[in-house]
Amino acid sequence: MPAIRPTACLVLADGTVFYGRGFGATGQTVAELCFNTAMTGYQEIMTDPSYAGQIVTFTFPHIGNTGVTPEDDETADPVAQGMVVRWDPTEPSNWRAMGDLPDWLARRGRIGIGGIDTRRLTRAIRQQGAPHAVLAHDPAGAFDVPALLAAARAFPGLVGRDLARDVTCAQSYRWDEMRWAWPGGFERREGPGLRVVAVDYGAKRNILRSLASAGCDVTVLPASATAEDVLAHDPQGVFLSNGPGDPAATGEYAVPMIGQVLRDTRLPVFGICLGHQMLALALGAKTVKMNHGHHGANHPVRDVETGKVQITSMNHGFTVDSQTLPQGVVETHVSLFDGSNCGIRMADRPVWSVQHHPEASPGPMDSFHLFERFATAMRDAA
Ligand SMILES: NC(=O)CC[C@H](N)C(=O)O
Repeated sequence: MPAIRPTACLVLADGTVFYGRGFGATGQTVAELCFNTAMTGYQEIMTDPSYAGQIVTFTFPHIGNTGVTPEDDETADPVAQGMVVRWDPTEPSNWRAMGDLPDWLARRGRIGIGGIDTRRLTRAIRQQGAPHAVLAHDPAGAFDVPALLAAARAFPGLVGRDLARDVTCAQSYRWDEMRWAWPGGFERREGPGLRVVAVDYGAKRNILRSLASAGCDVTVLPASATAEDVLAHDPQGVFLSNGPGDPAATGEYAVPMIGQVLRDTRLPVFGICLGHQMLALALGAKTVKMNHGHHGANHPVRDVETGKVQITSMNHGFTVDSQTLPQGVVETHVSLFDGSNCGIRMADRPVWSVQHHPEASPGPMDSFHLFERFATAMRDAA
């Protein structure tokens, strides 16, 4: 019997090599390697712009079994660099499936590898701290491992990288689609709403939908928007989106904009994930790279002010150092996994942000009330 040749391999910068079966696009990609523990939502994860520059290892073994549907894309573009899974994707079995994962990945030019011992790999990621890695897929199984290792070692990493400029929108646009609801699907918001400018550092669609569902009339602006651009829309509130890369690097142009909005107006401001980190920077705090970050859909977060615990969706590799929060900025949420900061607010103004993802997609909806809180703050300020 001929030996089964591997058709894909994953080479970590420390020299560890994992062989498996390739699916999706062929070729090779280099990125930071992380793991996500969510049991559902692989399509939303792969299309979350915050994953630019990262390859995602899925710790849940059944990936691909519900296929793909355009409704679940968080953005039109391919974003995560590649995916690593335990079992090869099977034929999709779900009434919503419009296609299968390998074809969908191939169309987006993204590589998948199956047949990997994802427990061993996840331990390696935890021990090494989000390693740099190359993922290669070649149906002929010809791999030049020393060259792949050199490419992994040459990867500059995400520290100091502004990737928002790669994934933000080219031009401003209006958004009126609301969250998916049974039985109508995605309905459009009608009538006048609260005027919100959402700055797109790599926004997930479900964030924009959640704002619309909370009654907001949303105008999305590119990441490079200045305070003048933002205020030209006469907003009642400003939203700062999630996004990829290092908040300190993106903050080089975003933080002056946020600082000026805070200085020149009393508008409510709400930020999520990268938006949270950049609001913290604008208020004078610091951000740091985490060892392997938080990526999953069941992370417990305590609301310090109510004592309530919310189960949240998470996807971040940097964090706000709560020791650096200046006076007048209150820590509102903490991770019950490691005590890291998950939310802040200005003590005397409706300006706040969270590290986790209240829009879920995928994940639990426990924190959706934060969108409603933003809407209430805008109504109160009117
Ligand atoms: N989801 C996000 O917005 C991620 C923020 C940032 N890029 C981080 O990794 O921490």
